[in-house]
Amino acid sequence: MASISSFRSASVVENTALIGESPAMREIRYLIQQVAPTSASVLITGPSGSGKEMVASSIHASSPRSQGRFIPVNCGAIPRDLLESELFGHEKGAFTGAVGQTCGRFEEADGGTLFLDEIGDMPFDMQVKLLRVLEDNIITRVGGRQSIHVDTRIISATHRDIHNAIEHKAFREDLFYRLAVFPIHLPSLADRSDDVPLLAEYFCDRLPENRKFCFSSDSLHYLSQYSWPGNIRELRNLIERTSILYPDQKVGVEQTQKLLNLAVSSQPAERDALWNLSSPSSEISSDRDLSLADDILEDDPDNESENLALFADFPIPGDAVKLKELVTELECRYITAALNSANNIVSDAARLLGLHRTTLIEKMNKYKISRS
Ligand SMILES: Nc1ncnc2c1ncn2[C@@H]1O[C@H](COP(=O)(O)OP(=O)(O)OP(=O)(O)O)[C@@H](O)[C@H]1O
Repeated sequence: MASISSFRSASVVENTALIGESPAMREIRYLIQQVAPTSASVLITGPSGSGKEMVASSIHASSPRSQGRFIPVNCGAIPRDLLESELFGHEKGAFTGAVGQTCGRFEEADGGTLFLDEIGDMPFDMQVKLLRVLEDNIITRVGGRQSIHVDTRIISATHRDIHNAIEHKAFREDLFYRLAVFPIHLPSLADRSDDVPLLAEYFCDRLPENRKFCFSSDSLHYLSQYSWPGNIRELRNLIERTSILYPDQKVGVEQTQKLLNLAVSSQPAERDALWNLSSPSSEISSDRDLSLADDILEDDPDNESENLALFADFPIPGDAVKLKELVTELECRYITAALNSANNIVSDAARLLGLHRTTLIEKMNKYKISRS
C-alpha cells in the first residue's frame, strides 16, 4: 500500500495542475489518488479560495467517471424555491413558469460527478430530500411521479464549520455522515506558505507573453510571510493585477505591498501589518505614512473603510481623548489643507473633501477659516 511519505505526484493528478509540494499538498494529492477510483462521497472542507473545487474536479478527472460530466452546483447561490428543481428537474406545468420538462443536475451528472459546493448553505428541508436520494439513488422530478435511477457520484464542499452547524441544528448529522464518507480538509495558504513561490511561478508562467514579470527575492519572501485571507484565489488575482501594472518588470517589495494593499485595505488586521512592516521598530516613518495615505485616497476618496486606514494606528494619549476637540481640530486641518491644495478655490476644495460647496462654506464660517 502506498504511504504518504513515499507518494510522488501521480501523473493523472499532475495533469490537473494541482500545484504545491508542501507536506499538506502532497498528502492531499495522496488522498485524491486513493479515493478517485472509488465511488465514495467526498466532503471537502477548507477556507474560501483554498482550492476545494479544484480538488473536486481532480478527483473526477482521475476517476473511472472522467468520461462522464462534472457538474458543479453552488447550493448557496440558488434561491431556495428553485434548488429542488435545479437538482432534480421538473415536469411541464409543475409550477408557474415550468413550460417544459427539464432534467436536473443529478440526471445531467449521471455516470459522472455532481459537485455540491457550499453544501453548508443548503436549506434544511432540501437536506432531507437530498438524504433520501443519496440513500437509494433514485430521484423524482418536481411535479413528476416517475422514479428515475441515477448513478451519480457526490462530492460536496463547504467553507463553514459544519460541526458547529450540526450542533446548532442547521445541518443534519445523518446527511453529514452520508456526504463525508471520505473527508478532505484543505489548509489555508498561510498554513502551507512553502507553496507560495511555486504557485506564484505557476500563475506567472500562464500570463500572456507581453504581461510577464518577476518578483524580486524580497517580494517572494514577503509573499511567503503574508497571511493570504483570500487564499490561492487572492494570490492568483495579485499576479493578474501585478501583470497589468508592472508588465516586463522586476517587482520589488514596496510595489508588492501596495498591490496587496489595493485589495485588502478594508481589512484592519492586514492593513496594520502592512503599515508596521515599513518600519521594523513599529515606529511608522512619516514619509511612508503619507505615500500610503495618498495612494488610498487616490484609489477611492469616497470609500469610508479605506479612509479609516489613515487612523489604523491612532493611540489614546493618557487614558482619555477629548473627541470633540480632536474632531474639530481634524476638520480645521483638512479644510485648510484642501483649500491650499485647491489654490483657494472653494468648489475644488469641497470636491477634495467630498462635501457640498455650501457645507464647506458653513464649516469655514463656523471655524473662522479664511482663504489664505
Ligand atoms: N493547488 C492549486 N494549484 C493551482 N491553482 C489552484 C490550486 N488551488 C486553487 N487554485 C486556483 O485558485 C482559485 C480558487 O480555487 P477554488 O475555486 O478551487 O477554491 P474554493 O476553495 O472552491 O473557493 P470557494 O470556497 O470560494 O468556492 C482557482 O482559480 C483555482 O484554479
